[in-house]
Amino acid sequence: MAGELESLESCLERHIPPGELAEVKRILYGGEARKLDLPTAALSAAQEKDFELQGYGFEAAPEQLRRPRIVRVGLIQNKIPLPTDTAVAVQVAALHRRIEEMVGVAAMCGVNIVCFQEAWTMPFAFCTREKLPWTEFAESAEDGPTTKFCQELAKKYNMVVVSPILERDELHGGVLWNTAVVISNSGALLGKSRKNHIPRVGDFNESTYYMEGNTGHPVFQTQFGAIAVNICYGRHHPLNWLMYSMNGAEIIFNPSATIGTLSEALWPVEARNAAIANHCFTCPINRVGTEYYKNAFTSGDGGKAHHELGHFYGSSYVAAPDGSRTPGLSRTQDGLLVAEMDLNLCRQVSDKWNFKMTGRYEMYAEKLAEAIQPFFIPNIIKE
Ligand SMILES: NC(=O)NCCC(=O)O
Repeated sequence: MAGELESLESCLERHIPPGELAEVKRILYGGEARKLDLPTAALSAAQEKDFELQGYGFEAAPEQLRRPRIVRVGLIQNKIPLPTDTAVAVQVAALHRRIEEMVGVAAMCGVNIVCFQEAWTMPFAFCTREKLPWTEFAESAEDGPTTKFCQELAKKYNMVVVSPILERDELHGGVLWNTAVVISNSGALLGKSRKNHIPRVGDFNESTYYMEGNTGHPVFQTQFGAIAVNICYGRHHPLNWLMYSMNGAEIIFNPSATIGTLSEALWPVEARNAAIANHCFTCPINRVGTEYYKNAFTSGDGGKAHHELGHFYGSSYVAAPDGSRTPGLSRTQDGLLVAEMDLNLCRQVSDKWNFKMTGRYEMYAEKLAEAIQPFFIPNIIKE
């Protein structure tokens, strides 16, 4: 095969006999997702601006006492448009322009809540372990230029914007955090949610730059539903998802930056399992492309110094509480995934499967409190 595989789905479509394809999709994805009828103008604009546009819908049963709670979310994945050694301000401006055009198309598709990828205003440069110029991409979550830019978008399109950035916290000595800023559709700042789990794996050297988040598991009540943001590596921690769900999240976004050799086999499993286990929708988003750094860096594994972290494989998707999911976006191209969901599905699935009711949280809380003690005695029964 020359180059990267474009997408798993297009490969299945090409090679599975038509008679068996629907059954394969039912087994793999929980059924054939309903394709959304997106406006022709949006499809043409996406084509003209060179990004993939896909739309799918999830159904819920009609209820007698509650009206459907239909919301459209937009997931945006993208490459960095400029080389990593371009001036910082020029790179940020180019990313703002790219996102602005993609959000414009999201608005044409009726998107109510949009989420961008992790650290979307910069290359994912933490692999290098160099501080400059990468730390210069950090901004105030409250009134930095990117938050102001997103507030304008939110107001213009009446859209909630989830903007994951590298945050500089001037209130506390200018320290850095990996933070998602949540902006209401009114343009007001709703708040921020910091990345709880920081990777120490492969070339993901993020712990050199920022600490584990201290904002807990906030849920943001928006006009369109209760949302939360579990940033990237938090995806591997089932309890992290659980705590957002405990606080009432109906949709949990998972803005990420991850590479094929490390995590691609985990990608379709983890967020989808979290949607099932927590009776909510989950939305993992991954960037695309390969980012090149002028100065080579090593991985501490005896291997040669290299200039690239790896191939970011995109494949953003939405998973529903009933275990169904949309196909993924491309592994290589910029894209916008629009998913329409009826949030009533969360309670309907909860009433059916009862994972919250049967959860035995009191038992786990008690035993976890014991297990974290330094002189914990594991409950092992021996002959
Ligand atoms: N950005 C980030 O946390 N990446 C770590 C790798 C992964 O979680 O797949």
